[in-house]
Amino acid sequence: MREGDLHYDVAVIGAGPAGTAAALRAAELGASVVVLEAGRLGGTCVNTGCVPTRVLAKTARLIRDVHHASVYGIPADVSAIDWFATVARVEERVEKVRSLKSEEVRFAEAGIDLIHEGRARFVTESALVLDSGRIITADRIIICVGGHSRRLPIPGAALATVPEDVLTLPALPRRVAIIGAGNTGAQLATVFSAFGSAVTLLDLAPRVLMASDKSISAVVAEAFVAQGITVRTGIDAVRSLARASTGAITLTWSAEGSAVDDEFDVVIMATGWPADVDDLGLEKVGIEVTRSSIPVDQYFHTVVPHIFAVGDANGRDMLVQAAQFEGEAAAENAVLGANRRTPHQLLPAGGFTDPDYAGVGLTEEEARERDASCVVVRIPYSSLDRAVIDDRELGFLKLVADRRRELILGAHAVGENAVEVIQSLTTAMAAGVDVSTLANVRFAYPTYSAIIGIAARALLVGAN
Ligand SMILES: Cc1cc2nc3c(=O)[nH]c(=O)nc-3n(C[C@H](O)[C@H](O)[C@H](O)COP(=O)(O)OP(=O)(O)OC[C@H]3O[C@@H](n4cnc5c(N)ncnc54)[C@H](O)[C@@H]3O)c2cc1C
Ligand SMILES: NC(=O)c1ccc[n+]([C@@H]2O[C@H](COP(=O)([O-])OP(=O)(O)OC[C@H]3O[C@@H](n4cnc5c(N)ncnc54)[C@H](O)[C@@H]3O)[C@@H](O)[C@H]2O)c1
Repeated sequence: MREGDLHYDVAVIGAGPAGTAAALRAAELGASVVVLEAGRLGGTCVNTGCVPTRVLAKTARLIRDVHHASVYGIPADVSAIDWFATVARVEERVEKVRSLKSEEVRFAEAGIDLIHEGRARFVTESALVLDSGRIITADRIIICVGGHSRRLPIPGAALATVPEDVLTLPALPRRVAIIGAGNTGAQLATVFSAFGSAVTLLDLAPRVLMASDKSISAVVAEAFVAQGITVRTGIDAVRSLARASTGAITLTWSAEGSAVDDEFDVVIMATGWPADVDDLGLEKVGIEVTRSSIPVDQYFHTVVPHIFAVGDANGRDMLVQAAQFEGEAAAENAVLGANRRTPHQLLPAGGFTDPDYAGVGLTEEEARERDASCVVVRIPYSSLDRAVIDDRELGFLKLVADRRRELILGAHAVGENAVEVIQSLTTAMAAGVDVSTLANVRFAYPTYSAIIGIAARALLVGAN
């Protein structure tokens, strides 16, 4: 080894939620650990993903509430938002969360070396080179490089804005097209619509939020349309972007065999999230990228057994809660030779649209494919006192149970506080609580979580 080159038990590439969790767990288990981070600590989640998006969602909610305030006798008006003040607020909150997480301090306290010398690349199966030229060798390597937005390979794609760059827009767009109605696109549609932009949401998929239970997609799409968002799902293709003589962007797509074009001030591409592997040197170690991510087995091994890939990099459950779990599990598998794997059925996910949506476990479709006799109940928010009190009657909670009405197989909610409602159900599922026990739980009055008790009791009496 050259002077300055270093050797560790475990090298972690990337300090987002996956890398941070992996490094801390490996160090707890007694390994010598290095973290190699090319950018800002915290990764996508804190810097450009969940945290800024959530602040934007809060801003959108404030606007909606102000619009509704006169019903409560509060004369209020939102004429226009101050885009720069909004961006400044987002940045300020992001900084606050970053300082709360204080990865640097936690790494130092755990005896983990953090090296910020640019991007890491494989040179052999056990050696990485940094932009600085320093070589790091390790017995085990955990790839936690996350991903980035996918720009569609179409003419004029460079004119599009990607979600990570939304806060750099010079002004609030009057007309915005969002390509991709997954979690990212749907949340941005809600935000820009609340901010007063005219929003068009486009997707090849037949419905918004394809990963959610179908009934959730239907409610969210209907709400979008009611809010004035133009929803175009099931289109044939997005063809091109071009600069119009007006300075606007002409977006061309095709639907039902015909070409359609329209002008927008901003076009956002929220069309997927490939792993950040372009310059990782995977070809040097024989790892082939499949469907834009690093293939792993259920214990997060790549084809090279001592190299693991977790978080967004393996393309499985692209969520913070998954990244953290996988990071810890891979560290245990790497250091102890353990066989931990992800409990997919217990990973809740959701988003902050209007109304919010969330789910955990099997969708109704997935459960019926396994057993057509599974039992499903759907309780509308309009039957819940708290939702009526708050004037938030849109939405429902759906519970899916096995045919004996014992186990909850899946839970899906759309409506106020849907994510928190689903979190409570996830806790119950993780604890192995059966339906009859859940039906006997007392819920404080008046709460949104009370809908869980109503749904569990309905399951027992056999609605289907
Ligand atoms: C707009 C948006 C909103 C989101 N909202 C939510 C949400 O509300 N809830 C939720 O659960 N999930 C959300 N997500 C998803 C969530 O952000 C990711 O699942 C999570 O950040 C993945 O963590 P990770 O550690 O795998 O990757 P990342 O957080 O992307 O971290 C990867 C790190 O690796 C570093 N890196 C990359 N390559 C190299 C290299 N070669 N050398 C050194 N360092 C490198 C990067 O700089 C980065 O810091 C959102 C995503 C987006 C885009
Ligand atoms: N609240 C959250 O938990 C949250 C928020 C944002 C992102 N995320 C995660 O981050 C990851 C990336 O999310 P995302 O929404 O950016 O990507 P995604 O892959 O989930 O959705 C991309 C959407 O773009 C559509 N699409 C792809 N190519 C297209 C084309 N040529 N024309 C039109 N539409 C096209 C797809 O059909 C899909 O609906 C996901 O795994 C997501 O779960 C989570």
